[in-house]
Amino acid sequence: MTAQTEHCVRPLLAYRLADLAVEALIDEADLSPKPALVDRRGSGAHSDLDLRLMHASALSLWPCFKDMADAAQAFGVVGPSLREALGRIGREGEASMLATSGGVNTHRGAIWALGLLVASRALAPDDLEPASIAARAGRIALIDDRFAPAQAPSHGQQVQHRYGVRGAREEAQLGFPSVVLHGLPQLRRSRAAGSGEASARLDALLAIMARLDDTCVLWRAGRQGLKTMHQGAQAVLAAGGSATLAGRRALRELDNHLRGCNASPGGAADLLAACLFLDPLGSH
Ligand SMILES: CC(C)(COP(=O)(O)OP(=O)(O)OC[C@H]1O[C@@H](n2cnc3c(N)ncnc32)[C@H](O[C@H]2O[C@H](COP(=O)(O)OP(=O)(O)OP(=O)(O)O)[C@@H](O)[C@H]2O)[C@@H]1O)[C@@H](O)C(=O)NCCC(=O)NCCS
Ligand SMILES: Nc1ncnc2[nH]cnc12
Repeated sequence: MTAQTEHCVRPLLAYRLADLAVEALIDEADLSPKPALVDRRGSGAHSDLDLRLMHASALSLWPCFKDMADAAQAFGVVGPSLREALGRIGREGEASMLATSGGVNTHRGAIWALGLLVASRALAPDDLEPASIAARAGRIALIDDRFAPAQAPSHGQQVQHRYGVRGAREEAQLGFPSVVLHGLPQLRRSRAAGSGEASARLDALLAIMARLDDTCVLWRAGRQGLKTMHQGAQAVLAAGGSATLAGRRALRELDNHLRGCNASPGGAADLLAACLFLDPLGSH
């Protein structure tokens, strides 16, 4: 590539990755019927969120993802300078998300997960292998951000401490096992079995929910809520998945049970968006 073509192609990649990240968030929000989450039917277990707000929040994050891709291309390697730039851009992204949503935490976990994955893809544009993109994102997440401001413990940190579980930080540091080992393989299995695209995506969400220590669920509904989510998601998949009649019945039950205990699997929703971002079929 000549210096001149490189000059033209590099910004295009950042634009494209930001488009893909926002598209993944909008596709996740639109996917229906998701248990206890915001979707086309309504607000799920949330009183302060709706689909319009999820879309507005997703769109507000485009500059954040683009800046993250630009930073990754500018630094060119995994290291503290890139990690600290991503931390700064991520905090600015959170501020614009909160300004758009009127203070509601719509996509904090998604900024983290998709931000790392966008940066990882920008570092190696020819690498389209989800596991290797996720592993490189994990290496970025392992680096300390010296400029992270001291803050009161987050919801995630509080329940991690209380229940001895892993949260969003560790999921990333381990190379997104929920996405690479569970969500994406289920997406492919369901497609191969002839399920429609929406059912395959719902099944991917359920495969994540069946195992994830979702700190949103723990914060809102404790250990019992998490157990309800794990068992209910497994039951839908065991019944044949969301494309079958029995699976749909089990999904409706799970939706009712999670709403009943005010549990929202927001962390699993973010990781579904990460699956859609990494999915080779979606990332044409
Ligand atoms: C490392 C950070 C992700 C911070 O993590 P931490 O756990 O300390 O902070 P939380 O504020 O709790 O946010 C974590 C969010 O991650 C999602 N999540 C939960 N469990 C998991 C999991 N096991 N794996 C992956 N992801 C997970 C989840 O996000 C979704 O839920 C949000 C709503 O949650 P909450 O605020 O609790 O809202 P409610 O339950 O509605 O609260 P109430 O109404 O009841 O009060 C929603 O936003 C979804 O996105 C967790 O919330 C990272 O954010 C960080 O360090 N950032 C600093 C800047 C930085 O370095 N950025 C780098 C950019 S690459
Ligand atoms: N669809 C959704 N509903 C509620 N919280 C979410 N966090 C991320 N996606 C979400």
